[in-house]
Amino acid sequence: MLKQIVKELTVSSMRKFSTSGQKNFRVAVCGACGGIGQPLSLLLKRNPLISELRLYDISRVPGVVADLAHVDTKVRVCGFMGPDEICGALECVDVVVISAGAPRKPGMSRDDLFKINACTVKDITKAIVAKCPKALVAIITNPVNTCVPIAAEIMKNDGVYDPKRLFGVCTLDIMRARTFIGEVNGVDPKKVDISIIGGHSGVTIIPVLSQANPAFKGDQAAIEKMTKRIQEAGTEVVTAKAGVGSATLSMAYAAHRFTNSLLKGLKGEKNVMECSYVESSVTEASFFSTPLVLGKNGIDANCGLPKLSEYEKKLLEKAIPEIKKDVQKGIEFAKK
Ligand SMILES: NC(=O)c1ccc[n+]([C@@H]2O[C@H](COP(=O)([O-])OP(=O)(O)OC[C@H]3O[C@@H](n4cnc5c(N)ncnc54)[C@H](O)[C@@H]3O)[C@@H](O)[C@H]2O)c1
Ligand SMILES: O=C(O)C[C@H](O)C(=O)O
Repeated sequence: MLKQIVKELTVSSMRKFSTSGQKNFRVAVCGACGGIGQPLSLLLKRNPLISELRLYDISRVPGVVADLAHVDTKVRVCGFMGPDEICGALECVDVVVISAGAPRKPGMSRDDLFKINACTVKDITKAIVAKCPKALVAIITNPVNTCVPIAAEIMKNDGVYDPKRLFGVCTLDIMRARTFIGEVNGVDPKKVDISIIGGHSGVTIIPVLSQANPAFKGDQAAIEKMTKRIQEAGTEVVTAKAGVGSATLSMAYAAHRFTNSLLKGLKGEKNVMECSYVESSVTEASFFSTPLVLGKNGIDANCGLPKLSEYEKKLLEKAIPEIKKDVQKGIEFAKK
């Protein structure tokens, strides 16, 4: 019955908004009815680069689709619920955003989510391999440091892996850094330019404060305090939410920014840059986040490591063994 409703909404909305002739993109959100998925889907529904938005989840899809379909934009909204429908959700899409999976509770590390979320990422990646092997894939699900290598390994096993097309989303770390630096420096966060390198958990998050523009105002003690705040910002939200999840609204906003950058790259816009956790030969860790130039095939260029201060070099030394461990865990899981 629910599946019937989803299909009917899909077909009726397809009839309503024909976008033939328009060179816009199909985007799928996996985990679309969750805390991140819903606000992210709302933002994507308003994105003029998108022609069709496919919402996939294991529950609540009809309600979310019915709700979102009433937003007066041309983006078609189609719903798909449960494993039987995942292939329909992913058929011929240009970009897949994965936010499916459990969030942290107070006291948990991101790595504690591995047991629950690794299988989810594995199953979704298998469907991507089957239905949209050329799509750009953006993984939000934690632990990002491990989930991205899992997806890479599964794609490799099936002979469709293109390292230029697989991304771990770390944009929230950048957004937080811009916000916190904006507060300290007394400037509009939008005017703050900062790179964050490494990964997306604790000490693997390395804000390159030495190269922030405008320059970060503060002595070494302030730099260390700010670094720690950025590294622990996710936990700040988990603690404040007191057991009912982690960052959702700010993450949806960040994921929309990242998806929009992928779409701008696909569209051929020049100088589109984002930091993202991708396969990398920049350091000893085989996955690593650095600033990237995005283009029609995903990554156009990896800009490598920014200039680092002595303090940041020490942070890097600490982060690399952690990332290598996280990557190895993903590879071993995918091989099982
Ligand atoms: N990368 C980041 O910066 C970042 C930031 C915040 C949260 N996260 C992570 O994003 C994930 C989602 O967080 P949330 O707050 O939206 O969680 P949530 O529990 O609110 O939503 C998750 C959604 O995934 C769905 N889901 C579960 N298994 C699925 C499957 N096999 N196929 C399809 N859908 C499935 C659930 O039904 C639910 O709707 C978590 O792992 C969280 O840790 C990452
Ligand atoms: O902290 C979390 O568990 C969610 C996310 O990774 C975040 O940085 O907010």
